[in-house]
Amino acid sequence: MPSRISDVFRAHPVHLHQKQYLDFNSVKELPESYAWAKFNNDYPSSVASSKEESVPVIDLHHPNALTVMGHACRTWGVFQVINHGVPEDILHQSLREGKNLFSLPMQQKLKAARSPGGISGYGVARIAPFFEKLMWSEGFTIVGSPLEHAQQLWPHDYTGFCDVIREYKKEMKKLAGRLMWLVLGSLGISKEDLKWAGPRGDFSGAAAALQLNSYPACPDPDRAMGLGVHTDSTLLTILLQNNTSGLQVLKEGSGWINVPPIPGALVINLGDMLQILSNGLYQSVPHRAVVNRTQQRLSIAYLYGPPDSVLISPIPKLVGPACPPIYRSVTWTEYLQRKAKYFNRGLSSVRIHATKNGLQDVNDKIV
Ligand SMILES: C=C1C[C@]23C[C@@]1(O)CC[C@H]2[C@@]12CCC[C@@](C)(C(=O)O1)[C@H]2[C@@H]3C(=O)O
Ligand SMILES: O=C(O)CCC(=O)C(=O)O
Ligand SMILES: [Fe+2]
Repeated sequence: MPSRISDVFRAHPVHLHQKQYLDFNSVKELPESYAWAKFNNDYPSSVASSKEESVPVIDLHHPNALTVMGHACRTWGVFQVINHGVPEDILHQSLREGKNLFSLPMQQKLKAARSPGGISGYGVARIAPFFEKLMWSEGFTIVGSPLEHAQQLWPHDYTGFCDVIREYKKEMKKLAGRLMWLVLGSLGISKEDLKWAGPRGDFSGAAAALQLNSYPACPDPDRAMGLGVHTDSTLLTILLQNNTSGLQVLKEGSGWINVPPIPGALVINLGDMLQILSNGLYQSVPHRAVVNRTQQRLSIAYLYGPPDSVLISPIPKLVGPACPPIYRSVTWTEYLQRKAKYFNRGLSSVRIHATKNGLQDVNDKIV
């Protein structure tokens, strides 16, 4: 069993064919291998009008932030935050660096290609092998220092990228710790209940990955898919999107809901590890990214998880005779390995009690 997230995929290498690295800009017609006939049989394909329902936007300075967040976590599993304290210029600079990276010639990007059993580098999403068709996107994953890959991409000019990424990660780590206490606080959990958050309660040992995503303009967007439906394996994910729509979340009873970009705002997704920690009270949110005909979309996901060695299980305060723990303990590295093997059945694979009503786990519905 690996002990660090950088090693989790050694046992599940993804061997991608050269053909899967498409130079999107040179394509005038959607290749059949990218044509998703229908996105998913099990899910409603229609997208709810934004007038009907929209993802909550939470002002972190508002005195009611904790209450509103509790409601958003219970009913949505996703929300946007404003007044979050991350300087806007860092958000802009990070998106600019992402844009520069994806604008490089394909030959150059492939110099920093993710190795089959590796975690960092340029490539298609890790979840690609679970879908029949290819996704209209490219990604760059950073775990630890980006230095080695940045040097491959820009041999004489890599420091700018590294500096911006370092600063961005620092800001995200600070914000993620703050958000964790708000989310946990809304469940009545305090610092004494979570020893692994460290003596200062600042989650100093937390692990994280940064995922830069690019969704190029697409000649046939209605038949293509940017990133297939999935939940994140994280505690929470902080997502920055440029000014182009594309992120959609699945809300029970409503269907797909667009998450429109709001200048300066960040999208927060609850992930599978939080579902385990909260004993299912808060559920990870299925989401996907769609594409459009005219504009490139960029997003940066900060995927935030517990320290590598910590066993995560339902918080004792949230379980009792009436609500026994429904998940066994698991480290993030083990969970990421399970996700690499079982994908959307990752959560059920660590479930220890049948659901009370015999229904499937929400994640089982995504096939
Ligand atoms: C820590 C991680 C979460 C992630 C797999 C990874 O090792 C690094 C990339 C992450 C990402 C980003 C895009 C969507 C996703 C499902 C994927 O394929 O790679 C997530 C993974 C995840 O949350 O399981
Ligand atoms: O680009 C997006 O909006 C979604 C990205 C995402 O889901 C991810 O990186 O995990
Ligand atoms: Fe995601």
